[in-house]
Amino acid sequence: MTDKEILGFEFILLYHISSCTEVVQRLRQEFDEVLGKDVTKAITQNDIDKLQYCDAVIKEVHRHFPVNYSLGRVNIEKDTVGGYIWPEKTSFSILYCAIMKRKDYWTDPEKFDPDRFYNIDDDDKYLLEKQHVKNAFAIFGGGIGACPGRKLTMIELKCLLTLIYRKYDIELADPNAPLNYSSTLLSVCKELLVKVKPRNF
Ligand code: HEM
Repeated sequence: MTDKEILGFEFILLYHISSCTEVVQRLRQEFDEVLGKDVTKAITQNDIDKLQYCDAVIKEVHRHFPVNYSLGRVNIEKDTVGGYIWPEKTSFSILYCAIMKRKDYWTDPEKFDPDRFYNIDDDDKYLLEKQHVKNAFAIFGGGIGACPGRKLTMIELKCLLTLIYRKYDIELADPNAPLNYSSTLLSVCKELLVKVKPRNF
């Protein structure tokens, strides 16, 4: 793919997953447990609901690399925010890419670790995540303007990862190359070079 084309969040997801062998192994283990080894078996909604590690991987990639990094809001009446009084109709930009890296909300926030979204109530490691701070994880926005496509997005991304990783081995062409992306209103991957091989069972 060339940098003239826009590559979506799916490629950002592939980049992060392919950078971490343990994540690929655990994803495949979950796919094999939930779906079995028959790669032609159709995926059902029940299967999708059981893919909890896959869910955690998608969320952790979003946390590190939100597609749109801020949310806009306008207040309808005078309000106090951050210790300042703001008149009505002030435009606010909520920089939630920063909220998703706050040290008081996230344990070791710079670390890429899907386990912070996976079975945390059974784990002593992610104490901050256990607080479930409201709006600390707002990749799909919140309130009445929240993204109506959020459930569809999670279903699509889980199906995509299932279809790819059950059948193929994806290897980054250069494991040391940083993600080639651009970020304006939306963050997009500009180019991702990978080697694709049939999965070695
Ligand atoms: C990775 C995928 C996606 C992300 C990260 C995302 C994120 C967002 C965010 C942050 C908002 C603003 C929410 C707010 O202001 O509180 C939004 C709004 C919206 N999204 Fe998504 N979205 C995604 C996929 C989709 C899909 C697949 C659809 C449709 C099928 C969709 C439809 C919409 C619509 C219609 C709105 C405007 C809602 C309104 O203003 O009332 N989105 N999305």
